[in-house]
Amino acid sequence: MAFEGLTTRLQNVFGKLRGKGKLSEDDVNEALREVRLALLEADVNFKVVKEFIAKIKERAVGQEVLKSFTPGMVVVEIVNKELTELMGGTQSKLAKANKPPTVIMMAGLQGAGKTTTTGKLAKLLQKQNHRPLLVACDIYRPAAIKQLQVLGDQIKAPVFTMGDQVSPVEIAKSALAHAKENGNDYVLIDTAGRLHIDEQLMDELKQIVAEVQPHEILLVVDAMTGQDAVNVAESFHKQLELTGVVLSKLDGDTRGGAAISVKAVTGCPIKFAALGEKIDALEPFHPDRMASRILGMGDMLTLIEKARSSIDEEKAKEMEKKLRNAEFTFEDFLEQMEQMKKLGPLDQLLEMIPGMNKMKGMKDFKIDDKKMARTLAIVKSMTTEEKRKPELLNASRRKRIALGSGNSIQEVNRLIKQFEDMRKMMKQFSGMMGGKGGKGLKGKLGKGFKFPFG
Ligand SMILES: Nc1nc2c(ncn2[C@@H]2O[C@H](COP(=O)(O)OP(=O)(O)OP(=O)(O)O)[C@@H](O)[C@H]2O)c(=O)[nH]1
Repeated sequence: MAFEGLTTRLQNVFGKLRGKGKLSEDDVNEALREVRLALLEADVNFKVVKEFIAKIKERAVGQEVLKSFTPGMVVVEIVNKELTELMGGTQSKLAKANKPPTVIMMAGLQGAGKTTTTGKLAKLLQKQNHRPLLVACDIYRPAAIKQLQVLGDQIKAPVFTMGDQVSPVEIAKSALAHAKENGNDYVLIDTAGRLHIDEQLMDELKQIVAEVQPHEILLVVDAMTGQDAVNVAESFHKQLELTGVVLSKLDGDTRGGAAISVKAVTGCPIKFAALGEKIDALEPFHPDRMASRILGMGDMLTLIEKARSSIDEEKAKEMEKKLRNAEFTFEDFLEQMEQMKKLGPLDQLLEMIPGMNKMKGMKDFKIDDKKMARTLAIVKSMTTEEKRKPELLNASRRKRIALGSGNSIQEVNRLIKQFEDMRKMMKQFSGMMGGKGGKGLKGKLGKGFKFPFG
């Protein structure tokens, strides 16, 4: 998949960050030096890299590393946010004509994937119950008209052609009339590609624009060409005022640079990304999803988000102390259960932590959400004293609790056993978290990471 090189490099950078308290300038500088190299290697425009790094630095230095976080997590979060912004922030949707049809002109250099993308876009629109008309305005490449017709047949979309003896402007104009008559609500104009940007090509495109006033002018650029794609986009944008860019061949061996720099350099949003040759391999471009894909840390980001929204720092500190002193009680257990409920299913959460699912004993430590309510009923039937001192729970007390909570004694016994196991497990966790570096969880998450609920 694309971005692999970039992803690996970034992950290495963030894994190296250490320390607690506030992020120091030295730490941040060191990490950012690597991020900078990773981005340059991925063929991101150097000016974009420079500004990006400056922004991250401004955000990161002095940031508090909260108890449940590692420095790496803090930086990942900032980088992710800025990367999303860099690529346009929010998803840019296609413009829509007040009065149909919506006219979309497709432009691009030869071989960029323009004709293929036109077919893919038509397919995407069909899926949304639209009735696109494909228009063959590339009269210079003999096979271009045929190629569009084949694509049209494949998706059962009408293709408007007037052969190769009529001017593209004339064809576009007639196509519009045809669409109005036939109830096509989108008109996709496939224009001619050239090997290089030349005046003649631009003039022709400008004439089509003047004649049919497209609502969208989309430029298809080949993501594999990296900065060249960005330069092409810049030249086209200057002449044609593009409304959006489509990145093709993002599935290939791209280094990702184009996806990152296009918006920053041209000011023009990426609206779609093509990820393969197949007709349905076109997706709306989501800057946030792309950012987390580039970082390769989607799960980690979800975890950070959840931790941010539901973990009470003070409580986490208190719990940690109790765990260390083996003072964890059923009262705390209840409280932790409440916290967990806010976070979502426990096993799902554990799966998000790298290395966690591979840990010994983890398989037996699954909590069934449905059983949770019964478990809570047992704990709630205990007296305050029993909750605080589980060792008081002798046979007669267990019997009373079973009756009070509507469970069998076996179930009460099982829970108490589970509780003891959990206590042991959590002690183990806290040992691992504070222990020496390099192994398992700690190696993955960094020194400062604390298990969110223990
Ligand atoms: N892997 C991959 N290949 C693609 C993608 N999009 C297009 N291609 C391939 O790129 C080649 C060129 O695509 P075309 O659509 O013919 O290119 P074009 O820009 O229309 O070319 P001209 O009509 O000559 O201007 C074809 O072999 C496509 O199958 C993509 O997203 N991924």
